[in-house]
Amino acid sequence: MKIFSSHQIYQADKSTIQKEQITSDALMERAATQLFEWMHARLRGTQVNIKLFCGIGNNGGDGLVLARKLHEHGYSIHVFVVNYSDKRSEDFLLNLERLKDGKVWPDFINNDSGLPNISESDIVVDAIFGIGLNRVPDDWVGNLIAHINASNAFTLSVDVPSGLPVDRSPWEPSYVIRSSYVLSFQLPKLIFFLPETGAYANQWELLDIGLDAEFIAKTETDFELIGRPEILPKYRPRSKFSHKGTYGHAVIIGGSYGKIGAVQLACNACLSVGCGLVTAVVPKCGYHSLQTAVPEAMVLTGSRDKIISRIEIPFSPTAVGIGVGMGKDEDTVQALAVYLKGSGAPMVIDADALNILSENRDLLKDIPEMSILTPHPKELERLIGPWTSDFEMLDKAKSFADRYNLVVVIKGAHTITLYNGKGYVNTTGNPGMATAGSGDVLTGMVAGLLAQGYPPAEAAIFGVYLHGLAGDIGASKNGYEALKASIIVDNIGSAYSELFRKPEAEQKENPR
Ligand SMILES: NC(=O)C1=CN([C@@H]2O[C@H](COP(=O)(O)OP(=O)(O)OC[C@H]3O[C@@H](n4cnc5c(N)ncnc54)[C@H](OP(=O)(O)O)[C@@H]3O)[C@@H](O)[C@H]2O)[C@@H](O)CC1
Ligand SMILES: [K+]
Repeated sequence: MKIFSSHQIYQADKSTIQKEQITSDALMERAATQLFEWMHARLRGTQVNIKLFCGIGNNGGDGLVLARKLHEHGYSIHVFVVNYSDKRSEDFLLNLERLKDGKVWPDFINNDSGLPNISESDIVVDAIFGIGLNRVPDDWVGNLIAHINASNAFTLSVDVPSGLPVDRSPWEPSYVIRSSYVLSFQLPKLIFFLPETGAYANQWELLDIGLDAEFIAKTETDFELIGRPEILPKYRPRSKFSHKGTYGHAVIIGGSYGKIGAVQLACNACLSVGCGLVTAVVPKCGYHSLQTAVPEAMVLTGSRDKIISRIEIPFSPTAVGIGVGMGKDEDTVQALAVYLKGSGAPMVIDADALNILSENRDLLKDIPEMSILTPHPKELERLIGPWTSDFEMLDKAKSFADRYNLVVVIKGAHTITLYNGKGYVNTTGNPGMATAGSGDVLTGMVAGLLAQGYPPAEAAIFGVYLHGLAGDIGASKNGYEALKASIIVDNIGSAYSELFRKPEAEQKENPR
């Protein structure tokens, strides 16, 4: 699903109005009807106090239409117009009149008004600012927002939490509504997925308001949300007349004394994702444990016992995963430097290999093009330097990926894969996956997909999705706390099955 910028949302709005030959207030009516139906389906006439805070633009207009409909259905409402500007939108004014026609008289809040009473048991509808916010709210508006937050009332935001700009980080965090729930119109907003801004919109849902489908389909966006519909076409089916050689030979390079488990996890993940053959390259101390723990894998060791000091592979691997548990010994740095120069295989670079690159920046130019880097935010910061906002982080990471022609996977609650100027935002995964070895599993999975011939960006996007899905299935059986990395590996098979599970309705109609 595409993630539009605010500019693109306005264009979609315009295109819909033109194509359907409707007025803009008809689209507002349609949008607010969806809001009303959502609330009505849940409240079913419950007599709770609903306090609607409406700005003077179209977000406020949505709030006014919602107020009218709630009133018509007998709900107990109180409407406040947050009068932050004289430039009221036409559709706001039109709906203000319609509301008054229905004998609802809003209270106007100005910069010299007191703060209204809000009790914890009220429902607040937040329709102060929508995607039109383009500067920091005035202090009195910000204070009203902070007052709403302090009330602890259930706060339902229309389209976006008020005070949260859609294309940058907030000017003043305390002037942003902390929504209990956001009902956003049709298209997901990037701010829902970034660590800095996602907290304001912990729970959200999209309401389909029938925006021009053709316009949406043809518009190129900088970001895309990756769900099942985007993943399924990327899957590469296995053919009946295949053999293990068909599915590649991956090499996992890593491990050091006390950290051989990382390689074990990566090898298991690599095999479970469908790779034909897997060889581990580890220091001598890892030989026996790996041969025992992963009998399917072959093991090569160098001359040193506790660290990797040379990487010599007597065949051409189809894909390489490098860095897990590897450490940063001076000899390991040398081994990596030599290996990077000589290797042409598609590569997943993780963990200590990333840290070595950050500390030896002259090696960056030797990374084979189209390699996949999988940093968590700290590793990313070491690579690209600090940032002051998530938006700046994305810009810097994109430039880095473009400069070296790489795929960069920024791990997090919503892992974002950057490639060729575009960001792919993952939707699977859960907090239980913030656990030791989870990243090693991802490295093994992506290397295994690369080895099977998935193009690098597809291997990254598909692998990240499947890893999250395996984690979700693992969490459904074990809970978040008990979810260990090996459980993620154990559920890779179920994750594949889940991908191809038919929706229930379809299953009933067509049981086979
Ligand atoms: N296609 C869709 O999805 C549909 C969208 N719809 C709805 O429209 C909403 C967008 O409405 P909107 O364009 O009128 O902007 P909104 O956010 O209400 O702000 C109002 C104005 O405030 C101003 N302003 C900005 N910052 C400010 C500040 N700090 N302090 C003071 N003033 C400030 C700024 O005007 P300016 O002063 O810059 O000229 C801005 O124009 C959208 O979120 C959704 O709810 C649906 O109705 C139908 C389908
Ligand atoms: K809002």
